[in-house]
Amino acid sequence: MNLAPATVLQQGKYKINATLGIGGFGITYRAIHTHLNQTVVLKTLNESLRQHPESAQFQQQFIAEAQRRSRCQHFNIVRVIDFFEEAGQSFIAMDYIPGQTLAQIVETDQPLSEAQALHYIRQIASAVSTVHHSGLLHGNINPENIIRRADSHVVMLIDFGIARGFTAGTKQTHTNLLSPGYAPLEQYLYDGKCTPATDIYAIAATLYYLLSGVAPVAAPLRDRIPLTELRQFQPNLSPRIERAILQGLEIDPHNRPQTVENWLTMLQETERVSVKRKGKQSLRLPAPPPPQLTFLAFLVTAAIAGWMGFDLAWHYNSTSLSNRPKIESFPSLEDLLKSRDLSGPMFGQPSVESSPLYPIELNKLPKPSLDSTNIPEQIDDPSETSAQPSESPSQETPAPEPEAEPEPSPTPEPAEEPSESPIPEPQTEIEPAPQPEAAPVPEVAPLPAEPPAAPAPPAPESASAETLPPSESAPPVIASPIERSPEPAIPSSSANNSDSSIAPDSPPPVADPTMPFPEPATN
Ligand SMILES: Nc1ncnc2c1ncn2[C@@H]1O[C@H](COP(=O)(O)OP(=O)(O)OP(=O)(O)O)[C@@H](O)[C@H]1O
Repeated sequence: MNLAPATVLQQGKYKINATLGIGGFGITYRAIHTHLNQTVVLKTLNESLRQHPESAQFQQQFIAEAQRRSRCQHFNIVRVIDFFEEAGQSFIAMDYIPGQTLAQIVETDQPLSEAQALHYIRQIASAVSTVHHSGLLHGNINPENIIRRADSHVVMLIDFGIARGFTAGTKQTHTNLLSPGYAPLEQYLYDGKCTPATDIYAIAATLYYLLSGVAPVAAPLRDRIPLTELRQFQPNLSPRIERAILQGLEIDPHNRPQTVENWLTMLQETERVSVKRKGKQSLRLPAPPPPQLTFLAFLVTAAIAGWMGFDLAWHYNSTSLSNRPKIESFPSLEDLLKSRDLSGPMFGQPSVESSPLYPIELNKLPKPSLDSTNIPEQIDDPSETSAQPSESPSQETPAPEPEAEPEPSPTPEPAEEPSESPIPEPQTEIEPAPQPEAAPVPEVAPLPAEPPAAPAPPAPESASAETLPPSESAPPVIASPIERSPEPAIPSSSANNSDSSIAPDSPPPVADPTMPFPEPATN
């Protein structure tokens, strides 16, 4: 008999909210964990199994299932948080997962894209792998037993109704619990031996459904009714994905991949190929600029560098000539230079802006001496320092070797605060500049440019927000082919588990939390 809403269990610890479903194995309730004020799911054997002559055996299986399920901890497997017996019934309490089943999503939104379907199926495959590594078979994987969490792209395997051990090769006995289209032939046979390949069939069938919107033909009928080609639903489907699905859907279990890892590898190979293809395409995209453009860029850069040097020279001369009457007309640089004593270095302290002048104007001049006794007049001329107190001292302090310059400067030394100054120290850029003869224009032009970036580390073969990280016991995970980057990110694992905080944390996430898909509808 069904428990009515508001029924309390465990002395008020749980309060039934609603019946979520009655299946061939159990009844599922939504309830409130009153102590924690958390929504949970309670599952118990259904009435028919409780009245069954072998009900004691079913009860034992149910308890064993609860114990096994609690061993299967995985980010994409719903957590079992409690087990109790009341009024002769056994109950499993688990996290409530708000969201929609994949069946509901496909029914309302049509088949999924290849990338999206793969993203979901990889999470499930990883979860099933953990089930297998725990010595269990799931036995009932299908789109109705997978819930996509609301507001995320995380999918959860919820139903373990007929999960069982497979160590000795489980024999299927309850064909009424099967999901047509997702159950392989061995599950229909009374003495059919179930192995991990049984679940692989169901995973491949689920992927087939996600991509097509229809379940594969039920296994017992496939000798008469062929599978509809997936390309009819997805014309651009990767051939290898199709191959992986068909291989997983082989009628003879020996012809399927024997482990989830093997099947995942087939998908991964597909992704590697598609990543390589995309990589080749993207390599073609940034074609080198045409020679005219390069020349134009050189001209512009040279003009900017020349202007900067000219501007600096103008500043320099206007400071040193501050006693002269105001210049009416714009003097040429040549005039300015002629009017100055050029025996000393042109600039007190080399800077990015000063260097372009060397090859232009100083080629004919004696090489500037680095001797500190040859310091030009600016520093000795009090009128200059007082006349332009706000000028940057870096241009007025004659320090041929700035690294060794102990003179205090009102401007913080860049070297002392490297983290605050994204611009590299000019000294390192300028050091070769005091050799004017060896500084042809083309070498000076790049100075205004940004410092050379550190060499980027080699990109991983399947770099992406889409990479499926490994779980503790999960198989090698695979990279995602999804590359639509500007999409919303999936919440982190901790955030995803925030709706249930009763049991300890689940293992680390295996799903990439930065999946770029359109935001799913909130339930
Ligand atoms: N942890 C959960 N969080 C949210 N909804 C759930 C959860 N578990 C099951 N449901 C929902 O409850 C309903 C019944 O699900 P469930 O798969 O447990 O039972 P069933 O398939 O009806 O029966 P059986 O277990 O015998 O196959 C479904 O709509 C399912 O989406």
